[in-house]
Amino acid sequence: MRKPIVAGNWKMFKTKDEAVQFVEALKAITPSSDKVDTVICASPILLDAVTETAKNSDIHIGAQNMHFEKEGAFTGETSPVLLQDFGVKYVILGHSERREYFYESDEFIAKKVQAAFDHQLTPIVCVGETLDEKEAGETTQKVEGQVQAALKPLTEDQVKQTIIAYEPIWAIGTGKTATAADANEVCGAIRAKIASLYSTEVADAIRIQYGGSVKPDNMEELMSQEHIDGALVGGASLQAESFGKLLEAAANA
Ligand SMILES: O=C[C@H](O)COP(=O)(O)O
Repeated sequence: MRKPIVAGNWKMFKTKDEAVQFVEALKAITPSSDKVDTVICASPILLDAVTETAKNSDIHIGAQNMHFEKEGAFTGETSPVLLQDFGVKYVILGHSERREYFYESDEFIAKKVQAAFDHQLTPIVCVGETLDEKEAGETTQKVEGQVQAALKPLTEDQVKQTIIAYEPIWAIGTGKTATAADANEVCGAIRAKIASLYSTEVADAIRIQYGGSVKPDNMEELMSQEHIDGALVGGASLQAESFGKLLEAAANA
């Protein structure tokens, strides 16, 4: 039985005061970490405030990106060393917005995935197809390729600990959700690919989230699917109340 994991990706939203108020409010309604892993992924400049506010709670803090180098002349970047130093536990890597707007390649993302493990950070690796790729019947091929490339540097034990987030790009922030059955089919294909690359044991252990217009009214159905182990949430993670409902649905799944 895989424990669900629900991560909020705040993207480039929230001031420091708003972030602290959110975490204070969420602390009061976060389900026990026995039932669900709760993660908030904030902008790097908010990480100090949110890790401090989330101390002694069941909320884990994540970053939305990082560089793979420990330090160096990389203006504007955030190192894994710094994330670790701030008490960050998770890092989203390869989000489609990073792949599209910042030209991140599969190879570049794989280096970050390895660097995450080198610094005791759990990577949440995003994969997903565009609408054109979906319509051309290329979804499985696309996500399997992204998964294989991202996991390539890892040991089997590290693969087991990795979180994969399947996020069809056409469903992100659009209000269009993949049907629960379609999302489950793609997550199942990802799991089958991992079984073929590693073993059934690894495939059974790895947690796969769905992301793309997840809301309190579709969460229960998504969580009832065999291969969906949680969600990566954008818009509905911005209010503690709606995010709390998603956590509750995951905890009761
Ligand atoms: O990382 C989260 C995803 O991009 C989903 O965003 P959304 O829930 O606003 O569609």
